[in-house]
Amino acid sequence: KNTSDTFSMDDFLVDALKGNVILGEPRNLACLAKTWKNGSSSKVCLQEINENEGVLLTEKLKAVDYEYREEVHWTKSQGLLGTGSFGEVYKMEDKQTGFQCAAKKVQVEHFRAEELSTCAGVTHAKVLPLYGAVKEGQWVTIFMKLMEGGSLGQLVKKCGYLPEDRALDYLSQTLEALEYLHSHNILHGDVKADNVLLSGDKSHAVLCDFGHAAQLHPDGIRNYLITGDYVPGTETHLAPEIIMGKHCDFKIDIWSSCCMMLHLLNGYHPWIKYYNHPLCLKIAKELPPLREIPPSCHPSTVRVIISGLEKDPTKRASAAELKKKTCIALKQVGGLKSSWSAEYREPR
Ligand SMILES: CN1C=C[C@@](O)(C#Cc2ccnc(-n3nc(C(N)=O)c4cc(F)ccc43)c2)C1=O
Repeated sequence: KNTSDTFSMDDFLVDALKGNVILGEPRNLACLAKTWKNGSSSKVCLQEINENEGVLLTEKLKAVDYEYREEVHWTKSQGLLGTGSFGEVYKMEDKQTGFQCAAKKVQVEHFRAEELSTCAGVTHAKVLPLYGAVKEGQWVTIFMKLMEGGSLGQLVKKCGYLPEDRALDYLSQTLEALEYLHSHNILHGDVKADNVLLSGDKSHAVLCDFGHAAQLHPDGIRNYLITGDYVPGTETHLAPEIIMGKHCDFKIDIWSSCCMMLHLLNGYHPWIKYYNHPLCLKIAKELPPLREIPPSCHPSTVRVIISGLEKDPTKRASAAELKKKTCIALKQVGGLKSSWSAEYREPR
């Protein structure tokens, strides 16, 4: 089990955690989560079906006698909120405390420990807070803060497309999250409107869904994402270097953020209006989709998108640089002025 002859503290701790749900620290959860994927042997023995273990990170979710089971200690009777990468997201309620939050259910065989190890212990105003995770039989349930405003993807669908100032403001908040994650060597891997969640009044945005995240080596040498169990993000938002199987780094999130910007401004994803599937061949071969920038955009908004859609990742702006340009563009267009009462805008 443990290659080195000395037991690391983590191994010892994981042994203590197996079969129990406790109130603990992010580190405890990250260690335990690593045993969930490879622990799932193809045949499911009786013991595994009933197994219940995990770590809750807030006292608002209360395990009882080291257990936290669906319908027994918590219930998802509050309905489906959306579907994330490999999972459905529900509104849930703790039966003992009445506390409500969101819960994403993922089948063990689709679970990646990185979804928890990358965001556990991350505390930032623009990143969705993690409240814990439990494994119950063949399911992993991940608890997180409830965002009453739903996702940016749902908002664009409802509005058609967003006014330029709103789109710039959401891009700026997304880049703030990426600046933080990248400075902690975390690559998000699936930046898109569906993975940006909103506060009730739609003024605050947080980045979510670490199902495609990766902890990159700071030296950047060994970062080839087309290896092992890496699952690429959304095709229309994939950076050319991923498709070409080249060295990948944080810049892939920047490319995706500007694909999201085009989606917010137009009401549809880039590439799909002009190309058929498989899109990835076009993304690798064609020029960046700059012709999809609405002609009505302010020149400084155009400059933001051009800087983020550079095909050469070394020339592409970093999260900090692009955030600065985005804030300048937002000032140039007169700041955040559009109201929400605006009527539906037919996608361009
Ligand atoms: C911290 N953490 C833990 C799990 C995580 O990887 C995720 C996720 C995810 C994916 C897709 N969608 C939602 N999603 N969440 C909510 C919510 N919290 O209210 C939500 C609400 C919707 F209306 C639609 C989708 C939603 C959440 C992650 O980031």
